[in-house]
Amino acid sequence: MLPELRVLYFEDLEVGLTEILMKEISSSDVVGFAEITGDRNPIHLSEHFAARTPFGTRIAHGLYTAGLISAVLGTRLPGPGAVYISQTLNFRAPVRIGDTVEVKVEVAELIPERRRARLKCTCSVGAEVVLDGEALVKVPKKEEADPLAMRMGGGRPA
Ligand SMILES: C/C=C/C(=O)SCCNC(=O)CCNC(=O)[C@H](O)C(C)(C)COP(=O)(O)OP(=O)(O)OC[C@H]1O[C@@H](n2cnc3c(N)ncnc32)[C@H](O)[C@@H]1OP(=O)(O)O
Repeated sequence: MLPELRVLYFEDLEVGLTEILMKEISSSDVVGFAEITGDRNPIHLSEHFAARTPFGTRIAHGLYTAGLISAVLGTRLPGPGAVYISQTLNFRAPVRIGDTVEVKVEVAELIPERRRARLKCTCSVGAEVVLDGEALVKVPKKEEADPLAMRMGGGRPA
């Protein structure tokens, strides 16, 4: 099930705030990612081909796993309205079909002058880190997101 959307404005953020998403990687996810991006590398799509690689079996596209970080940023922390500025990625180990990836995003630094948040991102399968990196996002302030509600006495949009 997809996580419920949650809006956090820049003022709601603090260093250490963390969100976790779990996702089991299915064959249809990988095939779907290949279709929408055009990346039909057989290491992702062909068991026959992948059997002859060091991984021995099909692996997920690295940017599909990275996309799960975007899902956390865009739906939960900070949530709707957050805009990606940059993302570093280190692919440390493969993700195989059937693996459950834990995606952890943690606020590492807040830059109030430019309403930027730097977030530490870690994807793991069991105890193994498969991907890590850092995201920089621009986060709306409450007054920008809903100026009318703010003038009427504050509070979040329904
Ligand atoms: C959760 C996921 C969401 C998404 O996936 S959203 C889709 C992906 N993201 C985007 O499409 C965003 C595209 N980029 C932009 O629209 C703009 O970019 C921003 C709104 C992110 C930033 O604009 P502003 O806040 O107005 O900053 P500035 O005043 O234009 O620039 C300030 C300094 O920052 C540098 N800069 C801006 N964006 C980037 C970037 N993405 N990467 C590297 N540097 C950037 C500029 O050059 C400049 O620098 P200097 O002060 O030296 O002139």
